[in-house]
Amino acid sequence: MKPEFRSDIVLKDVILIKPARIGDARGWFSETYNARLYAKAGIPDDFVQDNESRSETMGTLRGLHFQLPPHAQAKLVRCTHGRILDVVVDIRQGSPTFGRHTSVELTAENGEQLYVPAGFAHGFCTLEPDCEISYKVTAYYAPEYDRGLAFDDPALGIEWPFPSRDMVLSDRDRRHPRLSELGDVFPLATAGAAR
Ligand SMILES: Cc1cn([C@H]2C[C@H](O)[C@@H](COP(=O)(O)OP(=O)(O)O[C@H]3O[C@H](C)C(=O)[C@H](O)[C@H]3O)O2)c(=O)[nH]c1=O
Repeated sequence: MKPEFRSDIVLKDVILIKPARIGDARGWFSETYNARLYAKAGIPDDFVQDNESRSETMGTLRGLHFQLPPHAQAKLVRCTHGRILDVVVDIRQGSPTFGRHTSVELTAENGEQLYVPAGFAHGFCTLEPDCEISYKVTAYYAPEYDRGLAFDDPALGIEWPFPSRDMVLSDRDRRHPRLSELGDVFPLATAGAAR
């Protein structure tokens, strides 16, 4: 059984993946990443680092984050416990969808994954307590290149599931610049080139 890949979810280059689950009397087995199949589906990236995070309170928001070139990261995100609303914003100058976002519910139950190309800000809000995500990235963590975008920037029009005042965020995530203040961080030509 092969994974299903969908790239018709509003933003070009963002891909939703549904890995196959092979069930039997014990439960199920799933290949959660396969370099050959993902490359054929438009995800040729070499992932160099795997991350996991756990958020204990429903309504925790992490993001919207990105690393600047030359340490920009593409990400392959999945929820391994609970349910999250995963959000990506196109911040590539010159992109026809610059400033637009797409939101996808990723759950441990559905096993779906979101491929976030370099040049997108990424974040999520947890939809229940004790959520965990696991994600692959194509560039090593570079804190001096780690940046953020204001999750509640009205220009983005992201409909988060909880009021901002009720959400749990790091102090840093409450202080990111708005899209209009970001500057030319991702000229379209460089977005895919970084590592
Ligand atoms: C991202 C990262 C962080 N850290 C350290 C830095 C801090 O001491 C601690 C927590 O970092 P931070 O608050 O940036 O973690 P998140 O808010 O979950 O950040 C992530 O949230 C959104 C959803 C993303 O898409 C990014 O991958 C990433 O920025 O882990 C590391 O040691 N390595 C890393 O790769």
